[in-house]
Amino acid sequence: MTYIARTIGVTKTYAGAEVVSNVNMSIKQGEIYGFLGPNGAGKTTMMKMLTNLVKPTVGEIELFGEKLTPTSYELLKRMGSIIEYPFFYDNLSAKENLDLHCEYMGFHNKKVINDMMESVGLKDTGKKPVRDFSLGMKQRLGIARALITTPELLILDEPINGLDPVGIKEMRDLFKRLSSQYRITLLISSHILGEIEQVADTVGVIRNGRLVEEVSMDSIRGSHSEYIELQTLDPRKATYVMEHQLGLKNYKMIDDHTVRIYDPGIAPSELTGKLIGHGVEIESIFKRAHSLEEHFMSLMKGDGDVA
Ligand SMILES: Nc1ncnc2c1ncn2[C@@H]1O[C@H](COP(=O)(O)OP(=O)(O)OP(=O)(O)O)[C@@H](O)[C@H]1O
Repeated sequence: MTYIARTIGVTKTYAGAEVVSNVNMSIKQGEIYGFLGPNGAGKTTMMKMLTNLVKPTVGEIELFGEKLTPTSYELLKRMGSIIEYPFFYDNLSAKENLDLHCEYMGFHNKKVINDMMESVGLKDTGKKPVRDFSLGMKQRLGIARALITTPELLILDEPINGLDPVGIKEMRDLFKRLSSQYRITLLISSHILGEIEQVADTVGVIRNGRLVEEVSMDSIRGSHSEYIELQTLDPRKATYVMEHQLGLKNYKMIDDHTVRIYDPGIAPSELTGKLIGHGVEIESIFKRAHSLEEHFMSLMKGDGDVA
């Protein structure tokens, strides 16, 4: 597995208080990594450590397979980031802002500016000053600026914050395009599951400074499918019938009255028929989906199964 960025036991302490605790994050080359957590969980602090703006108190960071040190300028050149709100010259156009940035960075391939404006959908903004841009346009201009040096890894802190639904959709499409067309690895933070869920290949959930889960969206979709929830006064008899009459093995006793059946091939009506036929009294039976939302919300709030 090729990791573009890894953190190894990273902890950050401010005035004796741990705001990030022993975080092991692994970001794979080419993926969109969604970094999910409530406000104050430690997302920005982690991103600042990954970009060398803040030094970990304990632990190590690896970028592109090499250890990050205070003088890793070559490694930092291979990444782009927007961590704090991007500053622009409000009276100048998008292109003029990008021109200035190139000069400031000593980057002379200005041809790339038009390409980048096109890739973020700002090609037709002409002389319009940035002052008259929507928040979404400013965010996309920030991304264009971060892309000018053609980074391999792009780190964006809450890029969707404050955008309207159209802006959110444009941003989501942009992330997908950057990933598929330009093969850029993206690390995107958010406190809103819906934003992350739709774009991320891997999700890392942080709460109170701890990474409580890091999982691929594919695997989590597979493991959080539908189940049947059965309530009965006689769960022992019910599970006996389930096992011996229907061959069901993938079930779980939730409490004295409740059984959850995860076997995919059984319909509630079939199960009901068999149970009643064998004298099992059913209080209720229904099909449920343990949604991704329930799963992640319980992790973020801290009432889930924490790793
Ligand atoms: N320079 C600092 N000095 C002291 N405490 C800090 C500093 N920077 C961050 N913190 C604290 O660290 C904790 C994590 O903050 P951080 O900004 O990383 O969280 P976050 O997940 O990005 O949340 P948000 O989305 O609200 O920015 C917070 O309690 C914050 O007050």
